Amino acid sequence: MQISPSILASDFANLQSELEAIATADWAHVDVMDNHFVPNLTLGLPVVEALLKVSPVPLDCHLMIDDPDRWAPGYAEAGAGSVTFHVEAAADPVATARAIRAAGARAAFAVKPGTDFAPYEELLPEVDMVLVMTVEPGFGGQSFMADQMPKVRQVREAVRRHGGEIWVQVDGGVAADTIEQCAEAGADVFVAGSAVYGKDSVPDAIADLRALALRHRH
Ligand SMILES: O=C(CO)[C@@H](O)[C@H](O)COP(=O)(O)O
Ligand SMILES: [Co+2]
Repeated sequence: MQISPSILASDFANLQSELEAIATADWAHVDVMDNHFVPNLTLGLPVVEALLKVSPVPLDCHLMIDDPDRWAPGYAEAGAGSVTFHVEAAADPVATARAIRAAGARAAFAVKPGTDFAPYEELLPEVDMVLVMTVEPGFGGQSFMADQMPKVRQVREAVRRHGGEIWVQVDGGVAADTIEQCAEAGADVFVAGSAVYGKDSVPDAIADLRALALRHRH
């Protein structure tokens, strides 16, 4: 059960101290948006390279960008611990996942709320994690979509059948009142932006979320 706070909800003018604040988390989730795949623009490789120099935890890069086949391997080469691309944007997801792994990072693919998982089950041998979006990608602070829980269950079952250690991540609206249903459905990596950085004590928020998830260890 791992917690990956999204720095999208942090103070972008103080990213170094915002990363230091989540030293007790497992990952720092970095939302890369290109204003094409999603209608929002955040940061790209140069900023990720700067974050890598100061982050106390490995970076979990979530690429909400067009043409991840071209750009995703660069994040792995830079030193990100995990690189997630969207299947909706990838022309050759197998080659992209292999390039990420060849560069030494964990590879993952993400599915938007309206995207079925079944056509992508065959990608499981190529990845280390599947991200089930629980909001429409593009913005932090949105409402959790409980209707994605059947998909989380479906991914967990497929991962079980497949074998090996493939993590199931949820991202979007994950908070104290929603994390337990995610964990119960089979998620084991939890992205949380506002539910971590929006709290008075960031370390307490991380510990509280972890404790809630651990009630449903599978
Ligand atoms: O990828 C995204 C949004 O597209 C997420 O990583 C959000 O940044 C999560 O923020 P909260 O919903 O937890 O506030
Ligand atoms: Co994200």
